[in-house]
Amino acid sequence: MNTDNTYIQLIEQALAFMPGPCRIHVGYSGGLDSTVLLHMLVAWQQARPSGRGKAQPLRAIHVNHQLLPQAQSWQQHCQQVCKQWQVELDCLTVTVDQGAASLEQQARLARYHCFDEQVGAGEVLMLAHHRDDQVETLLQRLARGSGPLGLGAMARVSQRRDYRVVRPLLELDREQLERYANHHKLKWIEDPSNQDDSFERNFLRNRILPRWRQQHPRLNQTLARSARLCQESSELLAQLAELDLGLPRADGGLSLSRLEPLSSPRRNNLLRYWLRQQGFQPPSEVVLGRIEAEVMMAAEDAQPRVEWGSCCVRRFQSVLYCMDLNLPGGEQESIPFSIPFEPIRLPYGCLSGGLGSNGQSTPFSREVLRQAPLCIGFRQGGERLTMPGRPSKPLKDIFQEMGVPPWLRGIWPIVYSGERIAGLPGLLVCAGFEPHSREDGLLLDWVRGG
Ligand SMILES: Nc1ncnc2c1ncn2[C@@H]1O[C@H](COP(=O)(O)OP(=O)(O)OP(=O)(O)O)[C@@H](O)[C@H]1O
Repeated sequence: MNTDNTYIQLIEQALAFMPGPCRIHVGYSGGLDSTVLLHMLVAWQQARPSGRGKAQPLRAIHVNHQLLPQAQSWQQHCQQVCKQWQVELDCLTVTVDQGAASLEQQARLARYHCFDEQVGAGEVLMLAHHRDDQVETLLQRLARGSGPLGLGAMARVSQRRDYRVVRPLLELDREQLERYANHHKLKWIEDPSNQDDSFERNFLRNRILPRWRQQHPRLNQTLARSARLCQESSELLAQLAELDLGLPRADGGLSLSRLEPLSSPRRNNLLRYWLRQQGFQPPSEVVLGRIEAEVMMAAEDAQPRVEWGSCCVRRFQSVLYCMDLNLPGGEQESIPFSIPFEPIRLPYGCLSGGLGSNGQSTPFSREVLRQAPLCIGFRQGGERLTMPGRPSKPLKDIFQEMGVPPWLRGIWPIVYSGERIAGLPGLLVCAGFEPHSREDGLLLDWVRGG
């Protein structure tokens, strides 16, 4: 398969961040953009017989949303193309909630859910977004009043969960992709919903942008530059927030002492950053104002809370906490079961083994933990713990002494090794479970936004 060297370089550049070979998955809808991307990747692999690409084969993923009668024939088209190009293909069928407000958004969620399940840790997912997509995203976000983070639109390389999303075509216009496809006589499917101007993106693409480009031929380049500048600004804002946040607290809280000395914009920046770090949707300006007026300024003994969507910010003493009310423990404030140890998502983070999210946690002994089945339980009442070199104490008193907010006490995971309590992740390790050496240490810790 022959292709221009410029396109091979485009793929090389997009993967320059990778230290070595890694499996590459491609989101392949069968449309023009992803057909071009897949074709370029196959050509790139062939041009680099001993390079990164060859070491790990390509794998295309086609998500069948079952939304249109043509869905099955699109899937067959993808199967034929991949057979011809000798690319491994997996077709995954999803059921999109058709009663939902935005079908487009539901289809996207279902698609990303598939990708999350299919792409392994440290691997790469390639998507075929191009410069026209970037411009449309920027304009849609502008219309929603987004700040620099949203206006940064899509990055060429971004992190999603434990894998990277790479968009090698982001610097190319749709017109260039069409020329490429025609030159190589590629076949692709046309989605009739792209003509439906009731979708905002199609309205911009079909009605607004073509006319605007007549007046402003470099519109794509200039708007894409604005997106890149916004990406830079939001990167700087994140760095500033990281400095302002300091060492993260084990319980995910944000001390008022970190917020109070800051100017109002800097305080808002820190609040947004802190919430994003924990996987929460950014609050609107109005909600931020309410957090400041109702939660931060409340009296010491008040129990203020501000909610938006399923998120809730509360305060205990002089620390702010954020929770997801939809997750177990988010509303009922206790979890009445014990579960085998595995990563679990709780309202204020995801408990995970071996990954330290902050430097304050105390490690457990791997060797001792291996001696009995590990399990996570939640407070039922009456538990006692023995910390190294101290007499045993009721768990209730320990929570109080350590300043754990009352609503977190019923949902703070307790690590059980058989019948014995080994410790409280992020807070303490019990006597007999301390590691003998650095290598023996295992962090059971909170991963924010996991
Ligand atoms: N049905 C599909 N199966 C596999 N990959 C897909 C599918 N639809 C889209 N993709 C991948 O996602 C990329 C973006 O597609 P599209 O522009 O339709 O997405 P979108 O709905 O705007 O959502 P987002 O931009 O958030 O991905 C495509 O270029 C392709 O790589």
